[in-house]
Amino acid sequence: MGAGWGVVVVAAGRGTRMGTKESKQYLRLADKPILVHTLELFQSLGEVEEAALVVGSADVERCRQWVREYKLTKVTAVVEGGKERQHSVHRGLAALTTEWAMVHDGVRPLVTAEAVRACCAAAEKNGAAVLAVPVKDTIKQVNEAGIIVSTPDRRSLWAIQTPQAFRRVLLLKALARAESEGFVGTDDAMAVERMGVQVAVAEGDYTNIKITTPEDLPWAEFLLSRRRSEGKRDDV
Ligand SMILES: Nc1ccn([C@@H]2O[C@H](COP(=O)(O)OP(=O)(O)OP(=O)(O)O)[C@@H](O)[C@H]2O)c(=O)n1
Ligand SMILES: C[C@](O)(CO)[C@H](O)COP(=O)(O)O
Repeated sequence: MGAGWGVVVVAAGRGTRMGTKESKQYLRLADKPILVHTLELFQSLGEVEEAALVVGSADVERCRQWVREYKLTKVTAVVEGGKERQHSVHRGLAALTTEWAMVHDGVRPLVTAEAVRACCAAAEKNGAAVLAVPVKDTIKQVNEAGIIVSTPDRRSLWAIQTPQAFRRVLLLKALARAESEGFVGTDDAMAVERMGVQVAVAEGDYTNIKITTPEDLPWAEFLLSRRRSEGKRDDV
């Protein structure tokens, strides 16, 4: 991974599946908000020059305050998100100036420097790359009546994570086209894939969880305390 990277950290979701009054990115994980853990990892990477933080309109001011309080000097913009994740990504990307850009979920606080670097190195080689892990379960496609219709070969199935890394102009072009055509994807690579551009997969690790539902919180607490006891990630 060379220099010249920017990162969009998206944190403008409502966290409906978590079901808490406070949106999940603002809940505390050990001693800090989940979102701060995430931002601190990118702050600690020498290759990252700037970060755009995307949050809900009501949260812009408190996030600007955290940027100052936690000395997140690489956060150059705190911008309002959009209706869907993809719209939030687009707004954040427009605030960056770097040649290369990653997109990362604010609610994946346990991503490691090693995984980020693997993803970015794959993007520098291929133009676009995502972090992912091979699925461990057998996956079935099931119809609306609850009946199995197929069992895809597990060897070709990967669970997709973030960061997702791209030459910044490529992702900007892909998002602009997706929006003009009314397409909304659940990750960033989808917009690029539909332009016929190849996206590489870099193998990550299973601890880069997305905090989505209540049972993810104690798991994240455990993973963080294990890392700290091993002397890793004292930035978090
Ligand atoms: N309009 C949106 C929707 C999501 N996100 C962000 O995208 C990441 C991944 O989304 P997800 O886990 O689905 O978060 P939520 O949309 O908040 O959760 P839910 O779907 O349960 O409401 C989160 O960091 C979330 O804040 C965003 O920036 N803007
Ligand atoms: C981008 C992503 O993290 C890949 O797993 C994910 O798709 C975003 O959130 P959601 O759970 O699909 O809404």
